[in-house]
Amino acid sequence: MDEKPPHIFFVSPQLAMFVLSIVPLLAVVAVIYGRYLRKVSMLTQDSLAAATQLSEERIGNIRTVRAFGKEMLEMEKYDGKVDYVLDLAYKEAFARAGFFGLTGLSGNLIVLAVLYKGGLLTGAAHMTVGELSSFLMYAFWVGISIGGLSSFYSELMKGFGAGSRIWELLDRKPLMPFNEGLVIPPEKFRGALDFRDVGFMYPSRPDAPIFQGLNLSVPPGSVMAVVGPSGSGKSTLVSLLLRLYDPSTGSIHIDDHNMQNLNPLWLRSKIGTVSQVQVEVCADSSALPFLFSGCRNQCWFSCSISENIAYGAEDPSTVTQAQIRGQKQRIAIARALLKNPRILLLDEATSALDAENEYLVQEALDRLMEGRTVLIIAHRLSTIQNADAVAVLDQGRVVECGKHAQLLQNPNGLFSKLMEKQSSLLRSKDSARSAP
Ligand SMILES: Nc1ncnc2c1ncn2[C@@H]1O[C@H](COP(=O)(O)OP(=O)(O)OP(=O)(O)O)[C@@H](O)[C@H]1O
Repeated sequence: MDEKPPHIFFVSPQLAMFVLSIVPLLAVVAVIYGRYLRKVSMLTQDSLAAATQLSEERIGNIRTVRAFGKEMLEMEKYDGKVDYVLDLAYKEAFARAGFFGLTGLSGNLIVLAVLYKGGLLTGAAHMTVGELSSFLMYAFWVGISIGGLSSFYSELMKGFGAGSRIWELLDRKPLMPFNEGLVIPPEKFRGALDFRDVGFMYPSRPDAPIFQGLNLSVPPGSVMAVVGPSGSGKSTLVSLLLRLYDPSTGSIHIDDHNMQNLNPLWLRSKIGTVSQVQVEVCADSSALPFLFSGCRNQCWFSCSISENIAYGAEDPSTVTQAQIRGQKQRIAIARALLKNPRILLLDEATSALDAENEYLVQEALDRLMEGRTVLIIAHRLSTIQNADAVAVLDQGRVVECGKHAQLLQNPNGLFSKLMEKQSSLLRSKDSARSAP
């Protein structure tokens, strides 16, 4: 027999309507609850992220925190952030408890109401005891389904709330392409650099322009030394050439091609960088204890190199940081040499190495620079003297540009002043060294 079981409405339409009258009310509550849970879940993710960011930053910079005696303040700040996350977790727990309590209560009320109303209907002979029993079974299953549905709905809303940040990130369009654009054929690639009326401000500080109408040409195969007061934007020039940022106005041309039309991945493969800041920062953090695993990981390459360099010594404990730094620098240069880039961006160290290491590093650098277009943030007088041209940066533009000797002819120029300042600094260092 292919007989379908009787529908809940066929058993007793009157009782079915009575039982299902609870559904619209539950639906309204579910919508309000769902919205609330979504909001709380989103807030929880945000505040958790803020707490993690705070702890990462402060632990990463524990030396600064310690140096300023701000441990208690930072701990209070972190406590505040974690307490807020806890508050949100309480709110979520209360909302869940309320919702599940309500759905559970409605299920039980439905069964009780069916027993009461069904008893009345049975007593008035409108319904048989068998019909009431089967109706109770149906009502029971409806109750269980509502329970399951509310639990699923609850998790779904929580997921929507937490996922909205991820979707926001997934939907973000990169400001610059990753691996698209023009590639200059190797036989045509010469490596000429040309900044044309470049204006730039960092996205995080749109009110502080770094460059305004900056013009600078570096012919292919020549060495351009860039000097300027601290904060004049020397490192920013390097960031722009690596296309970590795009100019806000004007353009940068490489062999007469606007850089924005070139494939950034290809371009970076043609640019070698030797940054001494990186080497020094890592040399410093290699002295940190193992406890700061994140910091050690960041500098894993340099740390393991420094350990390896020291390992070669007869007594590694006698190896000084200055010796390691001279060797590390040469490894960085060797790496750039193997890349064989057409364009080379160098950031010279401000701290002086000892004479022997300075000679070795300079020799390796000279070899590296041969036949390439070089932009060097120069601090050593020898580099400035040997460069084909020197560009002096100040107030967001190139204020002087020419050969070293040529620039020195203007005693009131910024270059002459910078050189005078540097030589008086060197003189005072020398006299401090020779003092008993
Ligand atoms: N990522 C960044 N976001 C916002 N501002 C920045 C950023 N990097 C640098 N700056 C600011 O841009 C200005 C120029 O910095 P830059 O490092 O290019 O100067 P610099 O001439 O290389 O300085 P120094 O000789 O001290 O290294 C500074 O005021 C600096 O605070």
